[in-house]
Amino acid sequence: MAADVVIELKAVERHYVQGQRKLTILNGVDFSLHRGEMVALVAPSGTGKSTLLHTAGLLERPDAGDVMLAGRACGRLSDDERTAIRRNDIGFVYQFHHLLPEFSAVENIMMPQLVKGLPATEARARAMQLLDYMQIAKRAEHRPAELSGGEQQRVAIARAVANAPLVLLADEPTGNLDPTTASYVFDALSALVRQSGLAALIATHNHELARRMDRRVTLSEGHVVPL
Ligand SMILES: Nc1ncnc2c1ncn2[C@@H]1O[C@H](COP(=O)(O)OP(=O)(O)OP(=O)(O)O)[C@@H](O)[C@H]1O
Repeated sequence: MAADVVIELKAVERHYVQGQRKLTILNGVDFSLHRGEMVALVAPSGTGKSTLLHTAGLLERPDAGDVMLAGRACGRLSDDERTAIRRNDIGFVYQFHHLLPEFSAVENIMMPQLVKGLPATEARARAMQLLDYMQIAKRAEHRPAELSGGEQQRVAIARAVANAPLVLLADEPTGNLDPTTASYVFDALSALVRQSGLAALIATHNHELARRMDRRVTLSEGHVVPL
């Protein structure tokens, strides 16, 4: 395995059973993501983008094959071990921000750090640094309902990287934003990826944003192939 491969899917299969039918969604996916790289996952609805992201992010177990994170095989680890890896090494961003409504922006970004066991002062300092980086430090004390859609997504991105993960997995992170805001949020996201050396796999229907990433892949007959 190349030294800078952060996450590698090896012959990953994922099937769902619906009544009498077996649906094959991932049919032997081989795919690697490298440090500092942003890859767009562009594929029609229902082809398995979320399934791929959930499997890569250890939210779902593959039915066959394995997911290697920094060279470590994760398929046979216990649920607790997988949860610990998810908490420390994997960041998720979804189409809808899923911020905790009763907490402020800065508190939302502190939360994963506190769960990891960091002292509150350290967690707050890191959260403020990230808010500053995302150019929304002035909104630190606002609750999600008091933020615009673009601001909410920037907080969600900051939260996803709060524990300095190895990988960022994003499922339509700009999907509910207007084109100008989407572009602005994407700029902030890509600056963060470049600056931190993260690896990012980003599912998007936005071809303009996909063009701005390092590579584009799609899902075809259960395989990840270049687009
Ligand atoms: N738990 C499940 N049980 C049965 N079928 C499922 C399950 N989860 C997903 N599927 C099916 O697997 C296929 C892939 O779903 P997935 O959500 O990964 O697609 P997607 O490419 O992310 O779609 P979209 O762009 O619409 O979000 C779909 O046909 C879906 O109906």
